[in-house]
Amino acid sequence: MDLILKYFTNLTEDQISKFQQLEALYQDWNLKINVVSRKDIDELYLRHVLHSLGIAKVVEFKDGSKILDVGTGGGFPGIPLAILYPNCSFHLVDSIAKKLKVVDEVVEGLGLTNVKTTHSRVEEINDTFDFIVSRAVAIMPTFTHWVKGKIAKEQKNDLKNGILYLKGGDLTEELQDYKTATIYNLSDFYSEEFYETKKVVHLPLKYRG
Ligand SMILES: C[S@@+](CC[C@H](N)C(=O)[O-])C[C@H]1O[C@@H](n2cnc3c(N)ncnc32)[C@H](O)[C@@H]1O
Repeated sequence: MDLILKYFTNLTEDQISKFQQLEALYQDWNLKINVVSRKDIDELYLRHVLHSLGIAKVVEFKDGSKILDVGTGGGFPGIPLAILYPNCSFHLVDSIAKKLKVVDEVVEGLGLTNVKTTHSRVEEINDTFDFIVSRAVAIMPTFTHWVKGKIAKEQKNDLKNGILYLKGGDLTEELQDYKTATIYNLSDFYSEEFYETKKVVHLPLKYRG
């Protein structure tokens, strides 16, 4: 938890309390339904919470922004971002029901009112968003295909509407056809070794009305 306070210094009491509660909620629910590996649960804040919040180091979502988290699994990056941005709305989607059960329990346990969850493949979601966030779900060509038509027309944030994807390693090949993509190194923001190779990829996408 100290890690979160180290990198996010303006949190309210309510946000601090919610981030603190994550540990017990995930420990409890992960015993019943395994969505996070045992090793990772011991390092929940380093590997999941702080990683998810890496997106907030790249763009500060304006109030009223709508964000879709594709393949949220146990709620990452959606839940930490929803705590950080209580005035933005988050739609967390996953095609596996038991994972969303954990997400729903965590959302209820925290009393988060800005999170909606849907059990479906993302292709079935019929809505538009300022940003589509994700981690560890699909390679970029597949992902862009899935989310086509889900980007809002009006830009209200400093970054253009589009995808914000948490990725690792060498992305040269995967992103060679995406000339408009910008890669942000999380090691520029976080000093922990875990972040040496971690990145946020921003890919602006056009509204297709
Ligand atoms: C490796 S997990 C990553 C979970 C989470 N994003 C994280 O980083 O901890 C990938 C998740 O994507 C989901 N998924 C894969 N394809 C999907 C699709 N087309 N629509 C919705 N969810 C999908 C899977 O069910 C799985 O929960």
